[in-house]
Amino acid sequence: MAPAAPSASAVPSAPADDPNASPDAILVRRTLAEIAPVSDQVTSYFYSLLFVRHPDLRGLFPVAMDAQRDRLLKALLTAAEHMDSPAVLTGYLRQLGRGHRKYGTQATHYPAVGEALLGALSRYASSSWDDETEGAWVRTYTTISQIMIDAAAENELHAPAWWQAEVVSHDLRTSDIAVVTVRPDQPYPFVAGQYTSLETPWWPRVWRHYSFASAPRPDGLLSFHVKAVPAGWVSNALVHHARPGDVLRLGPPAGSMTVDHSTDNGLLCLGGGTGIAPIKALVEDVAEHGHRRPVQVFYGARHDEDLYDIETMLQLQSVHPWLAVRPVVAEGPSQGLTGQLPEAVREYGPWHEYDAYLSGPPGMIRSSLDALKGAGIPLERIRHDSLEELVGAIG
Ligand SMILES: NC(=O)C1=CN([C@@H]2O[C@H](COP(=O)(O)OP(=O)(O)OC[C@H]3O[C@@H](n4cnc5c(N)ncnc54)[C@H](O)[C@@H]3O)[C@@H](O)[C@H]2O)C=CC1
Repeated sequence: MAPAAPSASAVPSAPADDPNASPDAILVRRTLAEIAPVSDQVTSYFYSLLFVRHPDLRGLFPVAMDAQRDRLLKALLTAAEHMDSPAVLTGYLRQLGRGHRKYGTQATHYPAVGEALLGALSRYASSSWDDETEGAWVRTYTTISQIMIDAAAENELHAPAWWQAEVVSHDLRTSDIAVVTVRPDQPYPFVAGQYTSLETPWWPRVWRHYSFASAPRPDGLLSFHVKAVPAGWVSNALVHHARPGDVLRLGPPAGSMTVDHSTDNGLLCLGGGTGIAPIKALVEDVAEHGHRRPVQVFYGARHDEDLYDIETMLQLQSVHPWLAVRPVVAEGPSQGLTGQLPEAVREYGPWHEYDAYLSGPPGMIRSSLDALKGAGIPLERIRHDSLEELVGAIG
């Protein structure tokens, strides 16, 4: 199985006393250790410097930045921490560079960001900051920004910075979950199991991640399952305001929770809540590939009535003999199993000839990872979107 494209949270923290660390990495990590206890102040100061010195860049960020204000800085710091592992980081940075095209980011903006980064670090890591450390950060940031700039330039040759997509149907399945289907203005290539970033006209420059709820379709339409979460600007707009005719913007596809077609292993899929969306896409993907493998889906919800897509999943089961779908309900009377997803999965199996695909709330992913490792599925055969991406999806 190909390694998952790393995200900031998928990359483990670099060990502080790594004997193989390069001289630059040692200095960079020393700065990071010093700013860790004051990361909020560093973040505020970084953006203040950026916007005061370059007011023209303010327009690239959302008006209210609370929800996502430290994503850029966090991504840069994570990348810097791991610059000694370029093989792991290049994929992450290339995706970051491509993804920044939708914000209107230009190659010429990177020096301004670098300047603000060094300004914030030198102020808050003042006891360890010296010329050598500054040199290490300049080299590190130059490498990071060049990978992002190159990836964006390459991507520009064959893909738009974003897609306009018109809502063609809006199906309110429960009081707070809608299935929204859109028609992009140009072909949108993606692979089942991936996700996109989505912006609504009501909250300009506020982007949220949603998985494609179907494998690529001949008519080119894309569907998303959206749950309105408390104080979630984008999700509430999509569930309660969006109507056919509204036009959204989509960023490029991302994510590596895709079916590995080079193996015959079965697929064990755990979908919790709206996390069932990419699982449905994976099932359709297996159906479209001639060689059928056993696919076992455990579909979790808090209550029976929250299983908003169970009809679709059972319909797929009725036409595909290789597919088993089991609803698992945490509380109350149930048409299926009762309890949490990891417990339900433990009661079935054996699973050592299966690859696992996990999609749902971060707590579910964490507990399922433990259960599946315990059931004999090695970590490299368990795929899930990074927990950071999931957190970025909320709202
Ligand atoms: N909409 C989409 O395209 C996608 C959404 N997601 C994520 O899926 C989540 C869906 O949220 P909701 O529908 O509100 O789900 P939910 O909170 O109603 O929970 C769904 C299932 O997960 C279980 N669960 C929750 N916390 C758990 C824990 N700590 N341990 C074990 N099981 C746990 C619940 O019992 C239930 O079976 C969100 O976090 C979203 O970001 C993930 C991928 C795609």
